[in-house]
Amino acid sequence: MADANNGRIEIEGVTKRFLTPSGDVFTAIKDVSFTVEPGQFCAVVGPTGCGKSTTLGMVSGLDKPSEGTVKVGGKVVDGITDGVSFMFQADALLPWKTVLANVALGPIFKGASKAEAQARARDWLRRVGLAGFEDRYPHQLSGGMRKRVAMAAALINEPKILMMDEPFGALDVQTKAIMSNELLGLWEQSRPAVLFITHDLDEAVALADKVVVMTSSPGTVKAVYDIDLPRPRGSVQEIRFEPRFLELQHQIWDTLREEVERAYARTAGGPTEEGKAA
Ligand SMILES: Nc1ncnc2c1ncn2[C@@H]1O[C@H](COP(=O)(O)OP(=O)(O)OP(=O)(O)O)[C@@H](O)[C@H]1O
Repeated sequence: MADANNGRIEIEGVTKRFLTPSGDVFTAIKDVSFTVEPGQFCAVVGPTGCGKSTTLGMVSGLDKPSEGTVKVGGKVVDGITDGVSFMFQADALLPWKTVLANVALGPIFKGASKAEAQARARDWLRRVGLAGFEDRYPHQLSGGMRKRVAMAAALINEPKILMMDEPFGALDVQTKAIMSNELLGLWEQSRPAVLFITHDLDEAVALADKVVVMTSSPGTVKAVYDIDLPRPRGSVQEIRFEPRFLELQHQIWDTLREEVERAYARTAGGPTEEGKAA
């Protein structure tokens, strides 16, 4: 089994095809290659349907490439990868368990005693600003608070790799900014490699060391940008006014805009033959 040991993610020449319900072969991503170095924060942006989640699914081991390889920690991914934590747009919290029990689940699965797991969960809930909410159930929390619980549940496992698929996508703008700042603060303490999928270019530039821009369907890597904004980044709201941020944002948007327009034209104009494999 691949393990996240050194935290490097290598995606090499990956193509993924799906069989559609009508029996056609659909190419979701084509010849995608990029690397996330240990400790690096990599954001992937691209228009809707370009294959961002498909790419993440193959790094996590939930799905397999049709061609090419995905390596984690130098080993080809061939199943669920050890040492990886996830955060998705939808909360992956168990509604029938308390906040404390939800966060303690990871250590319990890994063999910790209940007492030890709960002590660590309390510590993580304190770190994400939820001390005093241990006995609540997920439905008794706000959306932002549920995200904090999910973040504690992801980070308590001390992952070498953190995979995030639009984790703050459903939040209002202010809560999203607060959660992004908290994520950066916690990430800077333990520095897992992060693969962060988002539609939001500002979010990508504010958070990441590297931004991968994908083309509209079939998804390919259009460009990769190094984000040389200094760390610690501080507040994501304030960094947006820095001249270097604006420069990078404009440069990347120039590349991305064309793809977003193409994806929009395709969906607005109904399905096309593009994306179908020969
Ligand atoms: N299991 C599947 N069977 C058939 N087609 C699929 C399957 N999974 C994904 N696709 C198609 O592959 C393409 C890429 O999907 P994916 O969810 O990876 O895109 P995305 O970039 O994450 O999109 P969004 O930004 O809207 O979330 C889409 O056209 C989708 O319909």
